[in-house]
Amino acid sequence: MLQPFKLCNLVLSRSFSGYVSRIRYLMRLKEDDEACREALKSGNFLLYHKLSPLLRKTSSGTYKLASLKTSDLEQILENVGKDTHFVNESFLLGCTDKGEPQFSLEVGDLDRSALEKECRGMFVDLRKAFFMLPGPESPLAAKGQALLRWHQTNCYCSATGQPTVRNQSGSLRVCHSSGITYYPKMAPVVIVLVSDGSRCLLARQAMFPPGMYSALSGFCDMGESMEEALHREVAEEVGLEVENLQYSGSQHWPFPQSSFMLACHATVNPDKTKVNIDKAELEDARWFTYEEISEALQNPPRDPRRDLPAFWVPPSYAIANQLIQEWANQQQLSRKLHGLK
Ligand SMILES: NC(=O)C1=CN([C@@H]2O[C@H](COP(=O)(O)OP(=O)(O)OC[C@H]3O[C@@H](n4cnc5c(N)ncnc54)[C@H](OP(=O)(O)O)[C@@H]3O)[C@@H](O)[C@H]2O)C=CC1
Ligand SMILES: [Mg+2]
Repeated sequence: MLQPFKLCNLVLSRSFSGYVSRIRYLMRLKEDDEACREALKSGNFLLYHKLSPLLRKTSSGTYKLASLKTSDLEQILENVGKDTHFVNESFLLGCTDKGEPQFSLEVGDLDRSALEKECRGMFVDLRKAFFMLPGPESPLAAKGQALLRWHQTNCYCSATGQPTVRNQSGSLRVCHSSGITYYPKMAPVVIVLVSDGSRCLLARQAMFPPGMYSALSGFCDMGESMEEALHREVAEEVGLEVENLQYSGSQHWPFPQSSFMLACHATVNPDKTKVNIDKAELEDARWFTYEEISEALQNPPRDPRRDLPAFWVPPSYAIANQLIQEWANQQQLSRKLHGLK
């Protein structure tokens, strides 16, 4: 049985009027093509080259997403020989705290190095960009890429084979032949950190970078609840029965297509912890002690391609990391209560 939600304090504590007016503004831009075209004139644009976002180095040597104003973007397009009307092919992402609309634009048909020079930035593969960007910018970079990919792969109606047409904001595509409206989709995925009370269970797929172990995860089947999917995935992948499901949070995940990650904690009976791995899905799954987890959390790899530790966990932008962090905090607390280090 699912425990009560840690309800979204985040949403409730937001400045009500500012938040609501931004959301209402975005609603209007999604529904009203003319208003959205107008908003493009005062927009902030994230550029993607073949789905890699444009990053800029700051004066302090860190990186951030490059956000271009409309006039700057038009100038850059002119300089690389592209019509400024190309700006209209952007997709609405959201708006800043100041109420400025944000858009993403795919510029993969243009010369990459000429653009990088003009923009004083560089296009970086999204997985790598996640290691470089400050935490709050990663979800925006992911959303921009996910929306572009969805439009690129939904140009035709699956019923008629006819082209679909986007609205100005990019919140939907319509097939005028069948009348079907397509909305951007995410596949629901459950992710669960299983604990036996003193250890947690992590697994790795053969395609993971060497040494990385993560929480168990899997796509929900049609018709399943989150709880059913979670019980099934753990049974399928490691042959265990879980109980005491506790919701932790959710996350949009852009790889390889858009997933909606629903993250939970769960426990198993400490007398029934023997794992029986589905080798078709997982390369390995094993129980890790608090000490091993603490060490991994304190020493994350700086670059996913080099100097990888023998054991490490997904980086902080992944919800798996949040689950592992929460488990470690809870272990630390219970150790303190029991007078252990
Ligand atoms: N943010 C985070 O912290 C984490 C995110 N994830 C993400 O969760 C997702 C699911 O994890 P994973 O453990 O691999 O899933 P599963 O355990 O369900 O295993 C993947 C299997 O599902 C199939 N599949 C692929 N796409 C879908 C779909 N849309 N619906 C149903 N089945 C599908 C694959 O088939 P095929 O053989 O054809 O590819 C593959 O056999 C992945 O996208 C992964 O990147 C995972 C862990 C951590
Ligand atoms: Mg899985």
